[in-house]
Amino acid sequence: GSDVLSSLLRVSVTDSSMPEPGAAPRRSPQGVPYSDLPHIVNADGLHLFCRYWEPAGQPRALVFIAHGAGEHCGPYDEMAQKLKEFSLLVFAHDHVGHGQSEGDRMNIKDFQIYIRDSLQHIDLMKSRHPDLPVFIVGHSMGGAISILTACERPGDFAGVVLIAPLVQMNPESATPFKVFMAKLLNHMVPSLTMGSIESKWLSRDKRQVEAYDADELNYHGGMRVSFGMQLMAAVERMEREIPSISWPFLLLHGDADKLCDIRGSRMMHDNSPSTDKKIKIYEGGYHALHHDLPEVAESVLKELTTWITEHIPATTSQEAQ
Ligand SMILES: O=C1CC[C@@H](CCC(=O)N2CCC(COc3ccc(F)cc3Cl)CC2)N1
Repeated sequence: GSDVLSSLLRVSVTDSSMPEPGAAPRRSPQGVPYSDLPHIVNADGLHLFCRYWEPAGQPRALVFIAHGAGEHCGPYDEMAQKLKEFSLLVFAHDHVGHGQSEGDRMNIKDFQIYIRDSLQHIDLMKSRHPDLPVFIVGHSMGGAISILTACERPGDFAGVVLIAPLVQMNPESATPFKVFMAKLLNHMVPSLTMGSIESKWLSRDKRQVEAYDADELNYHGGMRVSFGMQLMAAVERMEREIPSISWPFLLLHGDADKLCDIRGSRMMHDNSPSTDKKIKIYEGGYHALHHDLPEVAESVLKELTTWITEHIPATTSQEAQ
């Protein structure tokens, strides 16, 4: 009858790529329509805010930056500008639940979502620049994302730079009793919040600590038990993966880091079979080394730009010349 025909017509008329006429545009947590922001849509339909730093000339390599828990990719602008000067094409996004991306604030159903989304963005950029080598730079939880992303594609990355990566739990905060309690609480009240990240341990440069505290794109609330459980699961996964890590990596860690224990970086450096690995310890360095005292931040930028540019394979055309 006519109702079947009209319903068919309705189906054929609505085009999935155009938003339904009545539908409101998807907006960032700050209220900005995603149509006005660079973004990708992840496999769960969540919009992730993206940043791109494109060099003027032909890029020599792609660099993906993975930020840490409770922050976003904005604070990596200075690092990305430096990499851009070396003709590197830098890209990043705010992980689910962070900054200008959608998702429950600093929470995740499964740590794998961060890795899946990173691979989606990396694959998108590789499709645009198929011949370029790819590097990842990760800080803290972003270091764990970087490690597990590289483990999923062991041959795909020319190198991974890890700035104070989360590799192992901090022994003070992860005593067997606390881990037991966290697991117990996770079953009963997973949304219960534990302590929040103490910003004073981020950097010895108080201007950087003040900037972190003042940045409304950072999450300053308490850490949910469920989020802590996902971090623990990621730590356990890395422990299993480290004996098979063979890709090139550079580790930078401060030995006064109270948020991610330096023992994790030492363990990764000592136990991975990779033949191309380097660790540089910053005496007295706090957690966010790239935002620590000016001379440390400067050294970190120099170390990582030098290591990355030295790890760009010579292209066959160069060898032919
Ligand atoms: O510049 C900047 C701004 C933000 C900061 C990055 C912070 C970051 O990513 N961290 C530090 C805290 C760390 C806590 O870890 C846990 C907590 C509970 C738990 F149950 C299991 C774990 Cl493993 C996770 C990694 N750097």
